[in-house]
Amino acid sequence: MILLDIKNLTLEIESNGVLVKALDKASLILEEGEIRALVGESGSGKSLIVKAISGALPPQWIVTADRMTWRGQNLLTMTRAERRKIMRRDIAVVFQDPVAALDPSATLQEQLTESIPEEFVAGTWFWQKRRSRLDIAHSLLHKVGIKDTEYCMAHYAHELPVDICQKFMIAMALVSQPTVLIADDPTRGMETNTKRQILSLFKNLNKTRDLSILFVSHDLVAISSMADTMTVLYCGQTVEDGPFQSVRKKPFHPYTKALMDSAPSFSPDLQPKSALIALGGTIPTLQHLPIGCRLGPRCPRAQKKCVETPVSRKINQHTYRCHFPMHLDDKGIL
Ligand SMILES: Nc1ncnc2c1ncn2[C@@H]1O[C@H](COP(=O)(O)OP(=O)(O)OP(=O)(O)O)[C@@H](O)[C@H]1O
Repeated sequence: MILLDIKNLTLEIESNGVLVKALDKASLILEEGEIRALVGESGSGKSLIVKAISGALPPQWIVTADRMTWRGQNLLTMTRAERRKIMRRDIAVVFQDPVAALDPSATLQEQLTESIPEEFVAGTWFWQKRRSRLDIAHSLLHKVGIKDTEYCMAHYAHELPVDICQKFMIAMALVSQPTVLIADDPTRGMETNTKRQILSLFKNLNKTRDLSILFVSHDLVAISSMADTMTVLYCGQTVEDGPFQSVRKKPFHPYTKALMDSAPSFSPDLQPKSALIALGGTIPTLQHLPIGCRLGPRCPRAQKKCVETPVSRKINQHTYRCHFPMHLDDKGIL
């Protein structure tokens, strides 16, 4: 069953007095039980998609889409209260900087126990409810792999290591037993061992709680260890989408290929100390967006036609937007 369905999401924001499309027809689907990776280099608009889903965009920004639904309900036309209810119960978000996302003036115990919804709390009297909240909090922290739960809860976020804070954020996200977890670059800046622990925690949650996960990252190695499907974003445009192995083995879009080539562990034939293959140039700023396919000026396969925006084409479950795809013949046949 499709949980989140976003088709041709466009986000216009004002920059230096002119409206620019920070997202230009971005599309994404999240199905029940899957882990979908949303990838793209820094500034490609991944966090904007997360904010658009969670309804956290400034009201003056113009959001349009052919479709933007949660379990078939239109997210764009629902009231703020309806939207908040979905974000409180069904969709939880974990952000990239756990220390900044937590309240610096409250202990982790205060923050976690207060976020537990009333309907999960047992007991009639306040001391019974207090005990119940504490039991739930300890159990949640155990589930995310925090061993010394007393110690963790007695401290403030800035007093604890970043991996404990990130696990704590995941526990906070699980408090309402959501159906979907959106993790916005949750392992950014973490060292390898800590990153592995967080990633295996996501995998376990996906398996044991059937939690659907939208994993936002530019870390392809992390993604390859867990993603079922993958959506590739470049400069606000969705360029490719499909089952992870299919996209990895035969990327149709030159940007996806360049992204894969830039990760050494994705290039088994790469000789030690040889240069990594990378696209020239950098992602354009919002004030200097190219027309048509936004990869155009950096693309090794670009031709005149690329000044027209390519339409989305699909082969099996694999979608791409490119006039000159790789691995396909002139008629777009594999
Ligand atoms: N509040 C804002 N005001 C103006 N422009 C913004 C704002 N937030 C994001 N942008 C711009 O939108 C574009 C996409 O930003 P976004 O943060 O979604 O990228 P990202 O892919 O999540 O990058 P990263 O991986 O570094 O987090 C960037 O050009 C960014 O400068």
